[in-house]
Amino acid sequence: MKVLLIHAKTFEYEARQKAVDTAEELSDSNKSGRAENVLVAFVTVEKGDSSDPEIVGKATGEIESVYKRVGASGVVVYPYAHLSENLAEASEALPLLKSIEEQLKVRGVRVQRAPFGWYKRFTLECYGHPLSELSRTIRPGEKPKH
Ligand SMILES: C[C@@H](O)[C@H](N)C(=O)N[C@H]1[C@@H](O)[C@H](n2cnc3c(N)ncnc32)O[C@@H]1CO
Repeated sequence: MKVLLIHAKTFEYEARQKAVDTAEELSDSNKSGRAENVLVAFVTVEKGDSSDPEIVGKATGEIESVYKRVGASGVVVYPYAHLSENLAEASEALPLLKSIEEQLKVRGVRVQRAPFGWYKRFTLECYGHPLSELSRTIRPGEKPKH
């Protein structure tokens, strides 16, 4: 799993067009989103990630740790198919993305999750402070790397 973490002053997205036939159904709560002082987690799920029962806990831990360090008011979990050439299929990727969203909520983080399988318009204003652009690699059986 590859995660790009951007601390954004403003972030706004809108689903535009289905990219895959496994695209998830849109609802009023996920077809568009907007947040301020938010940590955007662009997440690429890789083949085999689900073989590690700790993968969601590790990913959630990394996101929560940065969220606290930068003092963000919330997190956007943004499915993103561009950070690895070893892409997991939707059947593996979507459940993990939903679990990360749920785990963050359990930890008291205000979370939005952008819809899976859609081309999306987005605007993002990165704060530009030293911790505002980070990335993590989370692999089965390994400690998270950055
Ligand atoms: C396209 C670009 O503008 C948009 N932002 C996009 O990336 N859309 C991706 C993800 O939402 C999702 N998706 C598919 N496979 C994966 C995966 N392994 N991990 C995460 N998301 C995935 O399916 C879409 C098409 O690949």
